[in-house]
Amino acid sequence: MIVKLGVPSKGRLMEKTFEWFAERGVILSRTGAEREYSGAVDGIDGVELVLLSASEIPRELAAGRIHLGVTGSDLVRDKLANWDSKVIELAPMGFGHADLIIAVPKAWVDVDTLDDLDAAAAAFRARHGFRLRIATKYHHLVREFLKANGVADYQLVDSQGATEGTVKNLTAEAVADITSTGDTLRANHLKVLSCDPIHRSQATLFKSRTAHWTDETRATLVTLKEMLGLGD
Ligand SMILES: Nc1ncnc2c1ncn2[C@@H]1O[C@H](COP(=O)(O)OP(=O)(O)OP(=O)(O)O)[C@@H](O)[C@H]1O
Ligand SMILES: O=P(O)(O)OC[C@H]1O[C@H](OP(=O)(O)OP(=O)(O)O)[C@H](O)[C@@H]1O
Repeated sequence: MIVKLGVPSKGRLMEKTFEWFAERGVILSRTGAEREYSGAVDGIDGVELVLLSASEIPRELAAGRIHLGVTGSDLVRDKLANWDSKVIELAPMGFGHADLIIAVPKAWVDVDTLDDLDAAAAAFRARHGFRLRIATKYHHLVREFLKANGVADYQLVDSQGATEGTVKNLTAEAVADITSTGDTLRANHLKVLSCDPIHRSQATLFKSRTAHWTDETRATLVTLKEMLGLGD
């Protein structure tokens, strides 16, 4: 049996993940043709690299199809109900930092807090006859957060990309999305509500609680954790 390690298949997350493992003696690489999603692992026996979309890694971990996986902590929390019953956080990796925040148009000078948003949402519904729309791909995290903070008069609209553009395009009044430099928000004339972020995300190494662990894969995991400097 082999330990299957799921890693983002492209972009910054893949490169930084490869660097993070290489600094610890585990050499991950993409093999084959440029667009072929196959990989190799050197420096340790019994580990197979599985290249996947970052947003699919939570589901693959929960289904037990991979033993270990690297993805953003935001994606695990949003995509898995009761995420900590399905996966264990082995290591925050110190890159891929981004905050999940709520932002409204800069021109809304009276809206700075969640209470203001709640009041604005009630006024919006009274005036327009439908609920204020918040565009996001983080449906679960945003719903839970707004419920916990007593904001009810809104509706979520799904946006799988270019979320900050939805306000200008008049398909939403507010957004809930991740930000790192803040450039995209500024460029789209949006401001972040003055409360703690819904979640502070970073790339994290997760272990599946549901994957099948044999004596052999458990022994490989012990060796791997030693190399990665992770205690028990
Ligand atoms: N600008 C950013 N700065 C830092 N981290 C980011 C940024 N944008 C996204 N992330 C993080 O990267 C992860 C998502 O990565 P990515 O967009 O590659 O995944 P994906 O949605 O699976 O992509 P695709 O579906 O196109 O393969 C999330 O955990 C997110 O928090
Ligand atoms: O604060 P910033 O540094 O500007 O980064 C934030 C942007 O990065 C992410 O988008 P991404 O580039 O992943 O594209 P997407 O819109 O297709 O999700 C996120 O959705 C924001 O749009």
